[in-house]
Order: sequence, then structure tokens, then C-alpha cells
Amino acid sequence: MSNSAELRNRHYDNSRGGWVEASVIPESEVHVEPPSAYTAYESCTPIDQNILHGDDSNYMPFIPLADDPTFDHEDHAMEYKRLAWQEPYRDPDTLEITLETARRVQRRLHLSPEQLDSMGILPLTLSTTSVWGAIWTGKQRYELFRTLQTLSDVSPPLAGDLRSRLQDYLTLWCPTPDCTQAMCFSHSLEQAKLSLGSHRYRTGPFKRLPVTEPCGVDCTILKQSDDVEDVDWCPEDLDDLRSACIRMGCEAIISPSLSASEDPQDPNAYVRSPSSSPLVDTPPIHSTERCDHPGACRPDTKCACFVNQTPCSRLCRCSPECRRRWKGCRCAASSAMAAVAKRSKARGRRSLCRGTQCPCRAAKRECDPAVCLCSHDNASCRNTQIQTGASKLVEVKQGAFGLGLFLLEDARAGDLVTEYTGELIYEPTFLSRSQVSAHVGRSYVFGLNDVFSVDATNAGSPARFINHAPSRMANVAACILSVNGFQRIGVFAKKHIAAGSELFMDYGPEYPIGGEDENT
Ligand SMILES: C[S@@+](CC[C@H](N)C(=O)[O-])C[C@H]1O[C@@H](n2cnc3c(N)ncnc32)[C@H](O)[C@@H]1O
Repeated sequence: MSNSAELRNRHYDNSRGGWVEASVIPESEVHVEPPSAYTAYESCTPIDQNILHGDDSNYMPFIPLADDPTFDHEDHAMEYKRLAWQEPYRDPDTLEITLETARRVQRRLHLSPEQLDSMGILPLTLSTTSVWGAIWTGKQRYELFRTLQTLSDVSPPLAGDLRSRLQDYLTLWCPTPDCTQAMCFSHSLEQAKLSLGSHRYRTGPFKRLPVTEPCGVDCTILKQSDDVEDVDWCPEDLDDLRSACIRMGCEAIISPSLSASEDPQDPNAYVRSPSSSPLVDTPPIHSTERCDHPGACRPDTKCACFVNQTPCSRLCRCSPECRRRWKGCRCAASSAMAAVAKRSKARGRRSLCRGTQCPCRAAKRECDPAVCLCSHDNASCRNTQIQTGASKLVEVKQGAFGLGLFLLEDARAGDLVTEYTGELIYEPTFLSRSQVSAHVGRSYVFGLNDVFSVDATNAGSPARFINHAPSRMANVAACILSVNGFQRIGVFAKKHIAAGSELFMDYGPEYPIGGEDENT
């Protein structure tokens, strides 16, 4: 048996059939460089879709570049109204406990929030008048999920209150067809508000809920007949119900009359730039607003779609019969096109909706599988690359200007290389953050529309590493497309790009590096 000193100097090498002497380097001769710390502010959370951040201009979350004496910290702090670390610490559970206690006391003893506040028995004041009360804070926290005005709004709906329960279901799910997240934060601006209960439906033409087979014990149909008032459902309500039923897997109340309209309206009616290529000449882009009113869009509805002269998307909450709804393309309608599509699909290529004769593409919209006669088969339509995630393999490594993005496979002209994702931020946040990015000399912000910018500084996709080159030398170009109601940034190949190439795009004249003028 070897002693431990001998063992330390030998190791077992299978290839050499037994113990071999190890060459031991004395500790004094070992020089290991300590690993260098990561450079500050370099971390970026990978995300595959934009996330709504909104505004952080009120709270300064931390002191950026705190160890850099050349950064003007005082000036930067002026961008914010409050310093987050000077707010008193509140255990988030305290809010829940306070609200739940208040709810129970209110139910059993019928004490109002004001009475409870005057008794001073709760850890937080409820105060319905001050913006700092627990009710207001609760509303802030939950308004993404449901609309709260008073304490009773925080309560779960009663079993027989079908309307509130349905609203609860609807606000729990993201109403975006592309998103399957419950309590989604990415599309929280889009929360559905059920329009039930308005008196106007009592006088209009009603549709009765078609009674067919219930989907289960909790089916809305059973609730309707059992324990709630007899409800007359207007078309908008039915649309909401249909959406709820689809998500619950219940086919029972899906009215056939609400399926996608077959109105042969000219699909070109809303095309704004018929001859433009999808990579250039972007028309003025408005924020992704959608209408939320009964009936069709008209001048008096003053909705964003009507005012901006943009077609209604499938997320709009106007009547399904509204003539402003985008009708999609008919690119696969002819048997000849269908045959071409079949042939190219067999070769693994997408051939439909390639050119601007496709009205969706001409209008800078991706084809919508719900209405277009092409994208029922995604493998054929060339204009669904962002929503189907048909991007290329890429890698990040040292590029021409710091890190850069490189292709790992060939790309053909028009192929989606990657999507540019990040946090959706408002202008004040853009301004406060740009002080830091100007100081470090790197910016990852991409203007999306007249409300939002996409900032890939803290969270984003590999597209954030694409370096700038003037247009004539750039091999990719970014294009903002409307994808099923949302504006998204696709980075497309301008020409054939061989695997291994670094990707460059023209950042445009507004980018600090300078556009064509400065770099040509
Ligand atoms: C979107 S980032 C690109 C990725 C960046 N190279 C990195 O290492 O993270 C944009 C920044 O890269 C640098 N950059 C990109 N293209 C450049 C160019 N043509 N000339 C000089 N700097 C460039 C600038 O610092 C710019 O603010």
C-alpha cells in the first residue's frame, strides 16, 4: 500500500496500463493570472421577443458607472424623480396580507377602507384617496391583470357573477394569439376588457348564445342557464367569449358567424406603399394601438386605426365585420400558384408572397395565418419568417468594431437572419439611458415607432451585436414589420451571404456613429 505522499506524486493512466510518475511543479513556480472581472454593464439577458419595460425615469434603480469619476452622476440623477434605494423597504407580502385582511373584515363586518384606516389596525393604510395607499399600490401591481378601482375590485368574483369571472379569465390570459403566457408582461398593453353590462346592448340587435353541448362542468353555457341572469350577448361579447372558449378548449359557443369574413373586399384597399421593397422606404410607423369600441370603425369612433388610416389588426376590438380589418392576401388562391408552392416546398424553399405584388408584403405586414390564403401552410409562405422564427444560425465573436455577429450558415437574399429584440421603452427612459450609453460609446437602441424604442442593452437577441456599415457595404438590413398586430424588427439578408461572414447593417443617419454621410 502506498503512503499518501507517494500517491500525490503518481497518477493512474489507463492508456499506459498503470501508475505513472506525475511531474509535480513546485507551488512557488506556479503563476496563475487571476481571472479578470467581467467589464461592468456587459450582461444582457437573452430574449426571443420584445418585453414591455415602459418607463424607469421615475426611479433611479442604481448609480450607473459609480466607479467612473468622468461620468457626471449628478446630471444623470436629475433624469429621475426618486432614488429607489431611499424608498422605505416594504415586504411585498405585507401588501397582500393587508389587502386580504381588509377584504375579509369588509365582508364580515362591513367596515369601509376609511373606517379601517381610522382604526389603525392594519400595517399599511388603505386610503382610497391617496395615491400611496395600499389599494392604489395593489392596483399598480395588478392592473396588468385586472382593473381595480376599489378594495372590492381586488376580491375574487362571486361564483354566480359570470361577467366578472369571464373578465377574470380574459385578463389572466394574454389576448395576443401568438402568446400563450398567462399573466403576460410582454403584451400587457393589450389586455382585453370585456364590454359586458353596457346598456346599449339592451337596445341593439342581440345574438343569443347558441346552446350546444357544454364543454364541462364549468362551461359558460351551464353557468348561463343555472345561476345567472339570462344574458343577451352582443357580437363583441361573443367575440370575447369565443376567445375565452378557444383558450379553454371549448368549441361549444364558437359562433360560425364570427369566423374570418369572406368578404371579397379588395385586399389592396389599405396598401400604403405599393411598390416599395420590404427593406427600404418604411412608411411612418405608429405605435401598436388597436381600437376598443363597439361596432365598426367610423370617424366618430376616433380610434387610432381610423385616425392613422391603418387597417385594423386581428387584435382590434371593433366589430369583426368592420371594413377596416385587414383582409390578408390571396397569393395561393390560383391553382398555378399552389403548384409552384408545392414544388418549391418540396425543395425546402418558401416561394409564395415573395414580391410586393403580395398586398401584405407591400404594406409591410407579415401574412396573417388567420386571414391570408397562403400561410395556412407556413412552409410555403415567404412572408411569415419572423412569426415562424425562421432565423439563421449565428455566433458572436470579435468583430470589426468590438464584438460582432457572424453567420454560421449561408443566407439567401431576403432570408430572415435574426430578429432584433429588446425592452420596449418610452422616450424618457431612452433619454436617461442614453447618457450612460453615450458615455461608454455603445448604444443598442432601435427606434420602433412614435412611442416605443427597442433597447437591447439589458435584454435582447444576438442582433444587438451587428455592427454598422454604410448602406452600400451592409449585407443585412433591418425592417419593421407588422406581425399579427405587433411591430417587430426583422434583420434580413440584402444579398447572398456566405457562412462565416460578419454581418453589417446601416444604422441610419440618426445613430450617433453617423449614417451614410459620415461613413462613406
Ligand atoms: C449595436 S452595438 C454593436 C455591437 C458592439 N460592437 C459590441 O461590442 O457590443 C453598436 C456599437 O458598436 C460600435 N460600432 C458599431 N459599428 C461601428 C462602426 N462602423 N464604427 C465604429 N463603431 C462601431 C459602436 O460603439 C456602437 O455604439
